[in-house]
Amino acid sequence: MYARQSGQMGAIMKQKNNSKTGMARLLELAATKKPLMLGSVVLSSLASIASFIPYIAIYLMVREILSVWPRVDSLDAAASLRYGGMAFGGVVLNILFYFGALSCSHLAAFGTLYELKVNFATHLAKVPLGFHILVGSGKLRKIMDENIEKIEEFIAHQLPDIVAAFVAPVVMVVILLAVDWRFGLAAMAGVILSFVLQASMYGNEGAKKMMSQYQKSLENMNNASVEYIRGIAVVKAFKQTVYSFRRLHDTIKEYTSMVIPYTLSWENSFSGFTTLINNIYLFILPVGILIGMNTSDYTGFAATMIFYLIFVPAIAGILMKVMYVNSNSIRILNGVEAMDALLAEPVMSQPAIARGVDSYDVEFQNVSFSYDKSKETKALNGVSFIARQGEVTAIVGASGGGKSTVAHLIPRFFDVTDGALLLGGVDVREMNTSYLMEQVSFVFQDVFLFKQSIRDNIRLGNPTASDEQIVEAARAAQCHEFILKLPKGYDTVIGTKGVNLSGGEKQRVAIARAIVKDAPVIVLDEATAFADPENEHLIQKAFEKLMNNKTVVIIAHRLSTIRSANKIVVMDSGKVLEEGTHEELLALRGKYSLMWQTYNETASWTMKGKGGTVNA
Ligand SMILES: Nc1ncnc2c1ncn2[C@@H]1O[C@H](COP(=O)(O)OP(=O)(O)OP(=O)(O)O)[C@@H](O)[C@H]1O
Repeated sequence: MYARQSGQMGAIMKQKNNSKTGMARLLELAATKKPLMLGSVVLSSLASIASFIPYIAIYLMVREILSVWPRVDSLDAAASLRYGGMAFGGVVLNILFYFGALSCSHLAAFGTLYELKVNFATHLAKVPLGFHILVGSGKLRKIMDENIEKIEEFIAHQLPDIVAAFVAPVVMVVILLAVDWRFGLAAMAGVILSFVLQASMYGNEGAKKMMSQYQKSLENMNNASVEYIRGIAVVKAFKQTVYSFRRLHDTIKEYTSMVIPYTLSWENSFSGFTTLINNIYLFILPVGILIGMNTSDYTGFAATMIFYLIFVPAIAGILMKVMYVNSNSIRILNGVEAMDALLAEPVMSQPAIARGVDSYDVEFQNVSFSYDKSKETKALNGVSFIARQGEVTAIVGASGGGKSTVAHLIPRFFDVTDGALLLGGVDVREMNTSYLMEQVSFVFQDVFLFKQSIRDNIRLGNPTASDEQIVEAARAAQCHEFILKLPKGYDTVIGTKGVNLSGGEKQRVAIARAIVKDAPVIVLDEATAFADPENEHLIQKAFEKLMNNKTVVIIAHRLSTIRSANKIVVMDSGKVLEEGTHEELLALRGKYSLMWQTYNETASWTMKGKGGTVNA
């Protein structure tokens, strides 16, 4: 079972690398569930054929009536019943076959959807973690939910309709020509003309390009309105209504300037197409007049004429279906392209022979890194320093200096562009990702807590941790007290259905999670930024326990918290400017000493008010 599934997944993965586009790609995705799809195709074809049976039955019935006209009472009751039964049977068969076709296609669609989602999630787990930071969960969710859902829609609904869209015209042509080839040819002229119009609507590259531009401008407008509504509080607070409305306004304008020519571009061909397919009987009327004037068999002529007058309007429904299949496929293909682009995202390389370590110094060796490889700008430029095991190494520096980037490189969220990052003397690229993750605990600026109980959120750090260990870690992270005050203590669920925690509380839960993990390397990015001075002191104490014989890298803004660090690395514009202990750096009288001076001035800053002074 697993082998089959992974084989199919492999097939999907291989397919994405082919530059196949369009319908071929969609059919490839559907082909992963071949037997079901085949069942759907056969049943849909049968449904399509069955849909014509009532027309034949009506034709035969009309002929029967006309043959005895005007003595209707001598009508053959058994034949009438037979034709009625035939029409009814056709309808029932059509429903049954179509139901069967949809059932097969839905089963195939759900199976494919499942595999695609698993495949997508597996792939996302293999891309560098930094990719998630850069792309954002919102976009990934959109692709995972909306675009993959579109594929489900295609396989479940469109595919049976596509089959019907191909089979129905063929059967239609056969019937049109079989009953009376002269009427048939006249009706065909109308059908062919409408096909030519449709091909000119959807076939040309200009229309396809315009359609995808239209989709893009619609997406831009939707994104801008979501952003506008989300940021409305900030916008109002800063009285930026006009300014921020401009972006939304611009996207609406762009959409309007797109949608009008887009709509107009369809105007002639679409109205021509619908007028044509709804009036195909106009093609058969002149032929009918000509045949009628020259025939002696009026009964046969009347029956045939009536049949075509009933049958030909049904062509409109069939051709409309073909058209919607075309337009929906273009919409769905945009979703497939977005999904394929993500599946083409390179995965993180894994070593052929994975190495482990038994010491935990973190060493940056002439590391350079760019977020955007196509641009010259480097977030880190030739960074070298060692964070020793058993020591606290603090990274400080100006905003945008590269501190967070250093923090993200240690657990290999991104790979270095140049140079090397070593853990215990081994390049992190020579370790399995899961092994590296076991060696590093991190608490970053954006703390993410799952909508689960606090206990489960802490246990995420170490699934085997006992309840006692969790409480111990929470005590050390100074969150035990506030957790006990929550409605269900450690079992309180976080999020919309439970309680909402403050930024500082969330961060302390994340620290408890890091404590319970007990990894040899700890990376803390602004870990105490949300804490008040009293808690900051307590958290510092908790860290002292946590840091015992570990390699600790702290990214800090508040110099007071890292004064006692064993080493302070000062960064600016992606480079290391200075490094040393607090005292050594002060003696250097360089950047750090200036920062320290500014920090002290700020700390002793007083605000003179009317009623006296307030110490900051
Ligand atoms: N996701 C990103 N995409 C592109 N460039 C980025 C990204 N994140 C950071 N940068 C750039 O990399 C450089 C270093 O940023 P980084 O966040 O590492 O600095 P920092 O010292 O942590 O700043 P701060 O103290 O303000 O958080 C900056 O020039 C920044 O603009």
